[in-house]
Amino acid sequence: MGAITIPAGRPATAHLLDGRATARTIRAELKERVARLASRGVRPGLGTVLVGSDPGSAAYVAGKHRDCEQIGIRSLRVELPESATRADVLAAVADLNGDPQCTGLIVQLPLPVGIDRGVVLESIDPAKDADGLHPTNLGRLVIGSPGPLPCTPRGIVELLRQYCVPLTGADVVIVGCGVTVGRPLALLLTRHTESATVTMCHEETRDMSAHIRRADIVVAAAGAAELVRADDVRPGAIVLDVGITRTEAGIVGDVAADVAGTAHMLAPMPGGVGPMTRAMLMTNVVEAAERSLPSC
Ligand SMILES: Nc1nc2c(c(=O)[nH]1)N[C@@H](CN(C=O)c1ccc(C(=O)N[C@@H](CCC(=O)O)C(=O)O)cc1)CN2
Repeated sequence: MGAITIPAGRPATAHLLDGRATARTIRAELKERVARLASRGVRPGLGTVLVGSDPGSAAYVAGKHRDCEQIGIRSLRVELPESATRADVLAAVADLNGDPQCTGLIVQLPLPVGIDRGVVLESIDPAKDADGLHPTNLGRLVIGSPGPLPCTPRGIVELLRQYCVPLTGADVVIVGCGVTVGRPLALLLTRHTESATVTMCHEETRDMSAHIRRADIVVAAAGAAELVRADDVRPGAIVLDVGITRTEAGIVGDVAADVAGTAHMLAPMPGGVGPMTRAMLMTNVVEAAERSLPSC
């Protein structure tokens, strides 16, 4: 794909990629699928493990359980104190792995300093991995086998599809190489079904602005407040803000406000990718329950 054509009369403010509305539609569909599962005697259940008292993480986990309640998914919540050891976390995961009422589970990230994220993610039963972050499922993504997909990357791709954004051959620049967003997103976008051309930028990238400026699509997921500015973005580009920085004044994304005057489409923070992350978690849980049926 060449540069995205800028329609005549492009508004001074970018079109909204509305994650809240899209997620609402997805939740309504999932509710019907859960009702169909119930008629076949299956009730999906999401287990969450929250370690410590980070208010952001607590809010995200609470949101996940609100979604479960609305859709009809059973909720199993485990909360451990900041002082929990690696053994405590592994024991909580083992309990959920062995609980037949728990059909999907997640460990909320980040974990407190000193608890090895990799060890904890590997301890999740890959068949119950609702986040798609177990190495087996990330490996499946690499080799193109079916499996749960990481929620934020899947949410980004679904949001772009919803707004008919062409991905084949599109130049996508991902800012940030984290495990939950940047790295798996590059894998998703380079599948044959998406076929985008992906550049990943990080702290050591030379002249990041030059990379961003030639992108058709920019995904800002570095967790660095207002890192991407209007001058960095090609007029007509599509920009998705994924980063969240908490300040005394409130939450700030990775994309500065002035980008709305340059981009053709913008997934804002809040209201863009975040709600899609939650919707994709629910989708992963429902899909896993559907896969457990003999013929579905
Ligand atoms: N085990 C996981 N941990 C984390 C993940 C993940 O996918 N799995 N992603 C993030 C946190 N996260 C979900 O867990 C998440 C982040 C943000 C949102 C969201 O809806 N954000 C709002 C605004 C933010 C706010 O009000 O605080 C929005 O963008 O509209 C949902 C889920 C890291 N950890």
